Amino acid sequence: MNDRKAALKILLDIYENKAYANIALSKYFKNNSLEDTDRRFITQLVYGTVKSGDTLLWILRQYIKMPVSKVHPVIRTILRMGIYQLIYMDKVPVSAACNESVKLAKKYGHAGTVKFVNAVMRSIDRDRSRCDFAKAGNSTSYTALKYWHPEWLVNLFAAEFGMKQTEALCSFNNQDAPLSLRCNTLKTTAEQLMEYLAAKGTICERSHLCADAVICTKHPSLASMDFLENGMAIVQDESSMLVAHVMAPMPTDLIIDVCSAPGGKTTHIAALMKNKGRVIANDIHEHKLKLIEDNARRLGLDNIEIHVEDACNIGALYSKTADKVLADVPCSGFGVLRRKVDARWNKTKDEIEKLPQTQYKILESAAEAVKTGGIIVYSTCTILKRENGDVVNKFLAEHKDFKLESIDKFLPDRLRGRGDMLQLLPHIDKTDGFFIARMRRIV
Ligand SMILES: C[S@@+](CC[C@H](N)C(=O)[O-])C[C@H]1O[C@@H](n2cnc3c(N)ncnc32)[C@H](O)[C@@H]1O
Repeated sequence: MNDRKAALKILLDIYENKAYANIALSKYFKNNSLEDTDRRFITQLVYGTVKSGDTLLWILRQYIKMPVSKVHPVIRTILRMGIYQLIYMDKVPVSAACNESVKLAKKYGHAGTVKFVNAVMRSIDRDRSRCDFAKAGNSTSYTALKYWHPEWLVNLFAAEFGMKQTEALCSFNNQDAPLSLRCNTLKTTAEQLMEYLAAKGTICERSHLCADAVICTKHPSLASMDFLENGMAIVQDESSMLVAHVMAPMPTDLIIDVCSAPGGKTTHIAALMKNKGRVIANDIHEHKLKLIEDNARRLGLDNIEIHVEDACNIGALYSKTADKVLADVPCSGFGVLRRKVDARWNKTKDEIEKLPQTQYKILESAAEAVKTGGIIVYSTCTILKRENGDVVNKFLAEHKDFKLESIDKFLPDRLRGRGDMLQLLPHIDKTDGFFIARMRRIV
């Protein structure tokens, strides 16, 4: 199958079957053995088309009379892909973007749809002035179209960061994220992992944020390397690795991770405990527990016990027993939009409204499990104050038996002195957006 046909198949799985983009892509790659160049092209085309979402549909609307919803889903997807190549993929010649879209229409449509695809693609190429986003109206619509975000999200970011920063943030969200690996210090060192990766043709460097992290800017297919399977490393963003360091786990600790799947932070904590002590990895979703189990097995960890429970019950179950508790709560995930290409289009305003309440309930219950003198760490991969500082401040106001502690001593120099709670912002820190706060039970 040629690359564009493959991309079409994957995109239809995403649009029509509501598959997650990363899962649809991995499923295709698993079932089809491809050269690295083909994998890269397909990934770029699929991820780019998904990320630019409604902007492509807006462009399409400027060139057709019928409503976009009335275009047959396969033809609509061929056009989305075609427009993405035409407008955003500099390396794809115009002729290839147009001709290949027409070829796909011939394969999956009929004479009428072939003519339609040909006419739309050629007229976009001939008259680009119709795609001028300034025509869309106000500055929010313009920013949303230019930087491929839903308008409600641009409004939300603008209210929090102002429009200038929102543009920088949205632009950063469209960049490709490098592969970030956490070296499994129980099996190897970051230096040895770097040597291994370099020998496989990977371009990588040590992270500036975390000693265990290796950042790969270019790499062959992960399936062609065995370092994940043999437990030398795990895929995890460098900012997320800071959480386990802020927990400062000791080999004698009892630690509860109340929202732990797929186990990135749990396994990091367990490794920092040198595979000693006791880590209780809890999650509400039973089907996700296997992910924690697989990660722990690959990394050679046997100090982790896996439990399924609503985090809101953890306080009652383990009242004042844990040395440290991690509440890495479910969140809007707006710090990781560059990695989750479909997230910005799949989330709804309503669904994120209710998050702070849930997060507060989980934090309150998780804190109940901390023994006197013990620690609770609250973290999210989002950048909204209402899910981060506001939740922690409300908790501190209502629980005088907990005190916020500075986390500076656990952080690299460049992140120190920002106040007691750490908020990493993607467009400023050039990492995933992350929030971390550490509190101690004083009575
Ligand atoms: C941000 S993710 C955790 C990521 C994980 N800590 C890691 O580093 O790999 C949040 C997790 O919370 C779980 N979750 C959501 N609501 C929950 C609840 N009420 N109780 C326990 N877990 C919950 C989700 O299944 C999800 O796996």
